[in-house]
Amino acid sequence: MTFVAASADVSSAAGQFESDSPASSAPGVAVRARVERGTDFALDVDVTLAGRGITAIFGASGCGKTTLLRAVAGLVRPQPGRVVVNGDVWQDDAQRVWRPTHRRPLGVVFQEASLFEHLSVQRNLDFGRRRVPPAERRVSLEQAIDLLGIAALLGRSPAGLSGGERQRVAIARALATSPRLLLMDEPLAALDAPRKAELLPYFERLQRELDIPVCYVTHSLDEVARLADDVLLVDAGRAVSHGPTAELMTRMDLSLTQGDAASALIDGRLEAFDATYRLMHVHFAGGVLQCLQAPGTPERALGQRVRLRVQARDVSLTLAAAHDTSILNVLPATVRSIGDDGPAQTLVALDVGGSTLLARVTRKSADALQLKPGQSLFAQLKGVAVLD
Ligand SMILES: Nc1ncnc2c1ncn2[C@@H]1O[C@H](COP(=O)(O)OP(=O)(O)OP(=O)(O)O)[C@@H](O)[C@H]1O
Repeated sequence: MTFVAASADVSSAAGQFESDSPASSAPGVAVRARVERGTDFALDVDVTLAGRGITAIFGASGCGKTTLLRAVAGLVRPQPGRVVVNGDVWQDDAQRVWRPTHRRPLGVVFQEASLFEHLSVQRNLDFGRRRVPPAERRVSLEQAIDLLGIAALLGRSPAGLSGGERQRVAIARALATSPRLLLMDEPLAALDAPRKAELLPYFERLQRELDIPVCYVTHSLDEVARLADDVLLVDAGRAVSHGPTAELMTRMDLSLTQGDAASALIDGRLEAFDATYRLMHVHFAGGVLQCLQAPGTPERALGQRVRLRVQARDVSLTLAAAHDTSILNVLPATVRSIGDDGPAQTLVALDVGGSTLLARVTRKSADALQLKPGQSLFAQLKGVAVLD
């Protein structure tokens, strides 16, 4: 659900008290919020998210992700509630502080880009920016236009833009207000796969070049893997777990390992490039992985950080390392734990030099190999995807 048209929610609360916000020195996005929705649902969280980078807010439909964003934005009023963004207090009942949405320096991007249809792209950008006093402008209009690659669209009317272009304009408009926090509610959900792929690099660039924390609601594990530094898992209105993406994605007790897309993330550095076979040699704590350099992607500098994703279904296990195999990546590993994965399969968590990999193997194979925690074996990686 997107969170447009929220004014009715806050009207009952607005005006009770509004105060200038005191500062608090703690970094991070601290949210303590209880919000009741009808008779059946209550959001009840108390978390401090990272004050930088992208935090994915992930959970099943109806678990309260959008309600959480709305609470942070002040579009609903948590009672009790406390929202502090990198030291800036937006709500604190204990101190009688409540800043209405229009006084919170935040940018919001919805699933459907809600642009002003009667204004050109340029005027859409100007509109948001005018609200920000010059002294508080930290992102220039030129920077926002350049980051989202929309210079050629400025004279156009939103009605003539593609879905991906509209979303880029919406993000640039949000950035042009120099937000201290960006809230994104499934910003790619309305786009088809090629358009999603087109937009992802813009999110990455935005993260690299601007230091604005992002709360990013998504259902997509692919987006979590690709974009998120941290994940907040929400279930039935509660924060179930919160931490670095690579860690949570391999936790067998959490929902991120369920389903076909279960995978592990590995952070490494480009150690060498084999131009003959177009293979990157990526060094990480567990050894060196050889990964194909995708056609059309720019060459990377040696030493550059590379994030890799290895799907559990692409990892097989063997007790002895085979050398006469077409599989390039065979790594020594230790079984950490073995979990159920439906009636016929198991999910095996492996320690590879301190990094965790997941392998999905049939129960029959697990029995044949007599898999057990602590066992040494070899992981064969059939596919390794380079994420950034
Ligand atoms: N205005 C409202 N009045 C009553 N109930 C609401 C209202 N808005 C949301 N809810 C309920 O609150 C719960 C949480 O909704 P929310 O939109 O936050 O979930 P979500 O995790 O974002 O879901 P989705 O992934 O489907 O968008 C749901 O059960 C929803 O039906």
